[in-house]
Amino acid sequence: MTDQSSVLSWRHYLELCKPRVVALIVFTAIVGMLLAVPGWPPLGNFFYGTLGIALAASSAAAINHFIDQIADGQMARTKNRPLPTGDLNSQNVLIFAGIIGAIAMAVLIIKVNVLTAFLTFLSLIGYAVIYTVYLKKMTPQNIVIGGIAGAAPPLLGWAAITGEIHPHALLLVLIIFVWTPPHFWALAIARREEYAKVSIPMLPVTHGVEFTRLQILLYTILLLITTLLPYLTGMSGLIYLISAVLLGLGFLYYAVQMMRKKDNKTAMRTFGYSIVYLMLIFAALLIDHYFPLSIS
Ligand code: HEM
Ligand SMILES: CC(C)=CCC/C(C)=C/CC/C(C)=C/COP(=O)(O)OP(=O)(O)O
Repeated sequence: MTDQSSVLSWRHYLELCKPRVVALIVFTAIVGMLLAVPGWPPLGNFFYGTLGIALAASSAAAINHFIDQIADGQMARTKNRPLPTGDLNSQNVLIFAGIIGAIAMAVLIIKVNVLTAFLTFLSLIGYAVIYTVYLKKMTPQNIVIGGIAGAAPPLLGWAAITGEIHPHALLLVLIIFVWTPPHFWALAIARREEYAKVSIPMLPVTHGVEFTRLQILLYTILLLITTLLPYLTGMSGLIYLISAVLLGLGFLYYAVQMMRKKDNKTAMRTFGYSIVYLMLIFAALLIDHYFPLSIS
């Protein structure tokens, strides 16, 4: 193999890992770790926990590429992925996913704790097998149920530091769980024809675009209410509350715009905002944790 082709092949393996999605997933896990204790968490658990969760999520993403390769090859958004293009073959992808998945489990079991390894394994199976193999092809509620796996990382992070399942960590999971439908359905509206072409029963395909827009609006309202819970339970303070309300109103603005302007551009803008939203609301949790606003 020439130097150039091996560099290119690394790019393909990186693409298998859905690096931008995994980056945000890992960020939410890190926030879970940092919120779990006052001050700084133990460095070993922090480092190996992050590594294990990142590798497990990457392994799940690679398995998703393997299972979905035929459908991916038929949709414009995904047809240039390394399996449909033939840049990587199925066997190598499976070996890669197996190796990084096994390293993830070993790191979590040996260097972190068994609870985190177990929950991470459940998330991996939840996304790579239960969502990708079954739910995605079976029901328009696919991403709602499958969203549990994508929402788990703050809990994984928290467990990596404390070895326990804390109600506050479950609140963070709930926020991502409620965020997932508006995040994904906004994109699914813009891409509905492609999903219909490959018979994947996403909500805009099975129940129409109008109904999906309404669901996005309702989930966005629910999200705004859910994000008040960290403040109301005393987990977070005013900086978080103000951020959550402003960011939530921003999301609501996009959801309302989608009810008014029925074009794909507005839907894709909402999708883009959903990503910025999640990043910022988790950043706000962090800022609030380390620099709480005290009003005397
Ligand atoms: C079942 C749950 C989820 C579904 C069905 C879903 C679906 C998608 C899809 C189809 C895309 C692709 C957009 C593209 O091709 O550019 C995407 C992008 C993205 N998702 Fe999600 N997502 C889910 C959960 C999550 C979670 C939990 C996170 C992070 C915490 C996340 C973060 C992102 C990010 C950062 C992108 C942009 C990636 C890029 O720019 O390439 N998603 N999502
Ligand atoms: C911690 C751990 C192991 C978590 C795994 C969770 C994980 C990697 C979630 C990713 C969510 C996601 C991008 C779903 C889209 O899949 P899709 O198949 O609907 O989208 P696609 O068409 O872009 O492939």
